[in-house]
Formats: sequence, C-alpha cells, structure tokens
Amino acid sequence: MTSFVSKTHNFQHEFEVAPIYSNASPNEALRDHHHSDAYLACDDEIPTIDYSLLLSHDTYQRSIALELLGQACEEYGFFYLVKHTIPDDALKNVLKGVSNYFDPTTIDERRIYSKKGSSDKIRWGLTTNAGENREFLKVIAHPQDQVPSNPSIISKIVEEYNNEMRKIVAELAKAMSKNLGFDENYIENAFNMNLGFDVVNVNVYPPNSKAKGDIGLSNHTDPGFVITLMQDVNGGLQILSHKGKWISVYIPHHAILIQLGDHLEILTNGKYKSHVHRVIVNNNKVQRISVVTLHGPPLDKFIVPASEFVDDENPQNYIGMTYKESLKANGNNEIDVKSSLDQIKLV
Ligand SMILES: O=C(O)CCC(=O)C(=O)O
Ligand SMILES: [Fe+2]
Repeated sequence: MTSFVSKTHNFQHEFEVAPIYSNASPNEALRDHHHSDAYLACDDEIPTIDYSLLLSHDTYQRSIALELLGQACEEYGFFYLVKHTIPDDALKNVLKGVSNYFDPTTIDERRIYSKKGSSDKIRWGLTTNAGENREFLKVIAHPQDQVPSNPSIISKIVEEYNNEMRKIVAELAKAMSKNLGFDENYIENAFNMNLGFDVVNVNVYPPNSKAKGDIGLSNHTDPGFVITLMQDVNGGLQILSHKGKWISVYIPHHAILIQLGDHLEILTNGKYKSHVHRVIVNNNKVQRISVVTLHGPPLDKFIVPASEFVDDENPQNYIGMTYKESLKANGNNEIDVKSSLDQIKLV
C-alpha cells in the first residue's frame, strides 16, 4: 500500500534544505534555535494523496487511492495533494504576482480595500501585534460575476490557478462522496459547488525580525467544503491533529495542502472534521506568502447534517443554516469568511 503514497517523512529533509519557489538560499526561511519554545510543533506525518491515482483508469490503483483519501479525511482532516493538474509555472506565476503586488512601497494602493461596506467583494488588512502579524487580501474568486476586476493580481489568481483548482475540488468531492458511501455527485448536490462561493485569502507574513511576537495567525478553523493552500516557502503553519498534537506543515514540492472545512464537518455530522490551525512566525528568517482558497457552497445554500449521518447513536450535532448566515453569525461580513462553528455546534 505504501507504494501508492509518498509519506511526508521522505519529503521533509528535502524541504528543510530547499524552500519552495524561492530564490532564497537553502534554509533561509527557517532559523536555528534562537526562538522561544512556546509554539513548538512536532514533525508527525501528514498523509499524501496522489491525485493522478484517484483518477486512474486502473480500478485497483483507484480503489487504493480512494481508501487512503478516506483515511486521510476521517483520521486527519487534512492532506498533501501531489501529482495534481496545476502546472508548476502557474503556481510560481501566482506567487510572483502576489509578491510584486505586496511591495511595501505601494501599501497605499492596497489600503483602499480596508474600508468596510456590507457587500464588499474584497478586503485588505495589516495587523502587527502580539496576536497577529500578517498583511492579507481576501477576494471573491467565484462565482465569476462576483470577482472584482481590480486589483489585476486577482484575475491572474482566478485564471491561472483557481479555475483549475475548482476542477480538482470537484474531483475530490466525487471521491469523498464515494468514500462516504454515496454516488459520486452527492457532495456536489449537497453543496451545489458548481455555483459555490470561493474566497481567496492571500497572506503575507513578515520575517520574525519584523514581527511583534510569535504569532502570524492565531488558532482557527475555516468555513466551507475544503480549503486549498499553496505557499512560497515552508515556515510556521501548524495544524492541531486528532491526537491533540500540533503538527508542522512541510508542503512537498509542487503539492497543495487540502484542509477539510467546517461545512463538510456539518454535512457529515462530524464524521469528517475541520481542524484548528495557526501560523507561527517566530522561526522565519524571510517573508512567507500563502494563497489560501476557501471553497464554499453558494451563499443561499442551507447546510445541515445529512440524514444519513444522524441516528439514535449519532444525534444531530449541528444546527442548519445558510452559508451566508454562518459567515455572518459572529458579526462579520461574508468576505471575512470567519468560522462560526462554535455557534453551529449543538454539543
Ligand atoms: O498562511 C497559512 O499558512 C494559513 C492561512 C490560513 O489559515 C487562512 O488564511 O485561513
Ligand atoms: Fe485557515
């Protein structure tokens, strides 16, 4: 079985010495031991799923890949996706575009997106304090008619990256539907992903010399079906595992990190779970960029645990509400895409 899956372990050495998509010299993103131990995480394995095998015409290979995906979803709730269909050049171009766009000398051009209105399609922010050290831009990336025309980096992300990523997410939905015991269109129908509300979060974290404290982004889960993440260098993303341990994320070369979202947890009544994660910058010598997409259902879609996951032994653990209501449950706007799982959970 292991021949079908490349374990994280094998990648780690490679990544510690070779930051991804960066001209930085080896190990530049990771500093040696001059930081506090308050946010240490372990190097436990994160499952790796081979996308090409999930779509393989070889029934046996496909069934093994499906089984591994099922384990990754049920036990972890996050995994690296390798051998996917997005060309490396597309990932690099997006990251280069983001890096140019976040030039410190042009910050005033971005600041205009910090003004808050109830129907914003875009939101910018910069926080430098003990609880968060990050500059970010959140933008609607789907439906297409909701995508703002400016700044131009957004059309680049949507065209070169997110349109292809949406196809991958649709295939993952099919595979997960089968693993959950349904026909392959089950999740697509439950979430209406074809018309889904996607938000791209572009995050830029300062090197630790410019940060106020250890935290890039504090503990949270994310709403939606799945969350896809790519980055320029490894450094600081940690996920709280089912075993209660913080695991350091080291994304293999060309791979994409997939995390299950709150609404898959709700739909499956907790069989699949979203996991708390955070970003710690105390170890980072260089700036780090991540491009994170929250792939959600349409705003008016009502999401409730499916009857198939509810019975006497498994009482309904979450209340139903529309995706929009869930995004607004904590007083945020849709574009903030903040989790409200605490308000949705019944126990
Ligand atoms: O930047 C990262 O690695 C994680 C960012 C994140 O969790 C988010 O944008 O929701
Ligand atoms: Fe997140």
